[in-house]
Amino acid sequence: MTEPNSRSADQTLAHELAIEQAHVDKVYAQLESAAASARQVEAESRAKFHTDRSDWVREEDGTALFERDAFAYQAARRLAILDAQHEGLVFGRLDFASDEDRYVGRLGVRDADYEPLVIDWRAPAAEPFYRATAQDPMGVVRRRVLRCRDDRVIGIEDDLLDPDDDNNLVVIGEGALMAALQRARGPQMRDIVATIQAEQDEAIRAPYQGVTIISGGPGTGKTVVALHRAAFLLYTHRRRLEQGGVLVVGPTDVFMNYIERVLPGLGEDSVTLRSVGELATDVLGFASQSVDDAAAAVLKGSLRMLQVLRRAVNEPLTPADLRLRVSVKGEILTVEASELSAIRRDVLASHKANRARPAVEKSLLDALWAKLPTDVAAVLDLPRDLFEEIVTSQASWVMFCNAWWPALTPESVLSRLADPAMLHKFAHGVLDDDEEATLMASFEHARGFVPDADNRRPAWTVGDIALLDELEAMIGPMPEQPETDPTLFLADGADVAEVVTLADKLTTRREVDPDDEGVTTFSHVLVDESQDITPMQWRMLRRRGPQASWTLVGDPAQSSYPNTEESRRALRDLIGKGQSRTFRLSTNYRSPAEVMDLAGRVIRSVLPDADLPAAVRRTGVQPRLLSSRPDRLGEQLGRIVRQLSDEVEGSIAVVTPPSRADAVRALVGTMPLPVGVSSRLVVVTALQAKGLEFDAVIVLAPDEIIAETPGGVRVLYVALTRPTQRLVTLDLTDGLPGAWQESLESPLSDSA
Ligand SMILES: Nc1ncnc2c1ncn2[C@@H]1O[C@H](COP(=O)(O)OP(=O)(O)OP(=O)(O)O)[C@@H](O)[C@H]1O
Repeated sequence: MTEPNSRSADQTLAHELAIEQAHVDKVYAQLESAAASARQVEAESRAKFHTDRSDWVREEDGTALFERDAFAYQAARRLAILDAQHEGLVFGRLDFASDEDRYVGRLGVRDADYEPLVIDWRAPAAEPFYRATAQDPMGVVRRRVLRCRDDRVIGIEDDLLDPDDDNNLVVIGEGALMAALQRARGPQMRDIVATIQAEQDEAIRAPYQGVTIISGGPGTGKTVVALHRAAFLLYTHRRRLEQGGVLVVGPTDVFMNYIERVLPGLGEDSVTLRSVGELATDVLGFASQSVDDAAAAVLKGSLRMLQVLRRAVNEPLTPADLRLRVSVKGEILTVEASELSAIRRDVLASHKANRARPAVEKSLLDALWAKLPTDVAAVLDLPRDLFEEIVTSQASWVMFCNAWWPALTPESVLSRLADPAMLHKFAHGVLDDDEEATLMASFEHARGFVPDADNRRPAWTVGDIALLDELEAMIGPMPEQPETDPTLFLADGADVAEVVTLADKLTTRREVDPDDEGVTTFSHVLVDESQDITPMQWRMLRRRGPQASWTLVGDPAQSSYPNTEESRRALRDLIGKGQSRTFRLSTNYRSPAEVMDLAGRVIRSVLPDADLPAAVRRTGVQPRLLSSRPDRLGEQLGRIVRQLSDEVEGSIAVVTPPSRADAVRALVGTMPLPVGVSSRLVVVTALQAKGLEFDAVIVLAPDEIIAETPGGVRVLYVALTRPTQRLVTLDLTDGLPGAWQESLESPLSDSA
């Protein structure tokens, strides 16, 4: 630290704080007056606009006023969005060798002469704040991070980029990054706008077009970088992206809640956040957060389901021997079951089921017309249009069409898979017996499903949502006015009451745009934890961004989906031949080296080439590996939580195998804990812990996490890499180490 000799360190700091405070005051004053003038201009032009609507010259006046003050107006708008909890509107200052200084902040502010007081962090002029290094200082001699509370500057951290510079710059603090990383974690993620690192900045500012892939191990900032990228893209391509929409997709609703404050903290409120289970709400009208067991989740994610679904759509709801019979002027005309099958095949080859009713009726009428003997037609002198009128006005025709070609919903089709005989037929040659049994068990909740007026529905899982969305795309939206004639058609004595009821009782009707089939699409889609997107989910995602550019963020070593080859293929399809670029983030900002070392050994035992990031700090405390008898779990867990609550200031998580989550929640609810600890304590399953972080983490029953989750060891790796300070593992193996600890013998060739 360099200090002018005549001043103490405290005086130097006070002096520098006063300088920065003066600038920050100026920014707030200017912003206030800009906001007031924006409000006034808006009110004035609105008044003009209202009093004389037909006067086009006046109207242009109004627009010009808006344009002139657009900057103030935008600044006022973004200020209103900025989260109240943000840590300072102005957070950085650059001093250049050329004597220029430049302030960087969450939004751009200009003074009355239009000179910049603060530059938006996303503007090209702010780039050196993140990119300048001692090797390539980009003309910068000092980078200063200002720490603010509301509008008060309370701290300064400096970075001298050119130690030989003779500007006698004062240098204060020991680095903003370390200060930021040491802070206790709360329930929600914060932005990192003041401390973005150079390799992260490159990924944030990468071009908009094509596919941008951001990879890196746990804690390297992939999520937070993706969110800053969303804000950057909106700033740089505002018109296109505000109109076309930006979608951020993450694994669970818990995760979406965790990240939801980051974008408002950056002054952006126009991004849509959705968990994978919420992606098809636009067409289905509902979402899911519940998950299947490992085996079912894998099956439902596989592209093999496409054929099973296609067969379920194509299978008629009526008995196989059903025939169509009508009487025309005393002639009985019959279309046989085999002919009906051919018609069904032909129509479905070129139409979606819910769109095909007119084509179906035309083909049936063609078939009936062809059955009319020519001599009879001649005698009757029956033109085609009159023939059609006679046929279509018969009750048996209407009943037949309603039964044979009812309007379908994705739910009614998918619940057919809950019928063992049906599933067996649809899965023939696609799934083996075990897979069929797995799928059967997972759909048991949907057996006998009939939509009712209360909109009760089966307990669909996140895996089912992609299947339902696929079905919606296959069958098309419900026709606007579906046939609702409840009359039953009894073919040759067969009772089809149930199926007709199923078709006719459908109550869920949505307004759909026939062009886009009700799907909400986006211009840019950012997918976090993209390694977990199953091939079926990729298809669901692509329907939300048929023309989109993409940012895909992930780490294969943390994947829950075991069929990595199928996933890779789905991703290759997405990228196609278009532009793509990859960024690798190499530093773990979350977990201490001691934790990363342990987690690294675990993952390398199954994935020798897992990308292990280097941890940026050490705590000097090794993870504690404990074991308990299952019947002493409550007692043991209580003791560990109490100890951790003394050791860390912020959040504590118990990460459990799925089967134990409810029991552990109940246990924790009755645990005697010191005041204030229960609000810092959460219980999450290993899958729910994806993407989250906590100051202290207790990983419960690691062997069970491996056994119960689709990704096995990779999911345990996720759990082990959640803490920012302390890690405790608790085996429930009667005081012995769990089997997972054998992996700790693995060499860690690439030190973490
Ligand atoms: N440049 C930075 N400055 C300050 N904190 C940072 C920086 N980069 C990352 N972090 C912090 O590191 C932690 C991990 O970031 P993040 O959750 O985005 O990582 P990730 O790569 O998505 O992790 P995972 O794959 O394990 O879910 C967060 O607390 C984040 O705020």
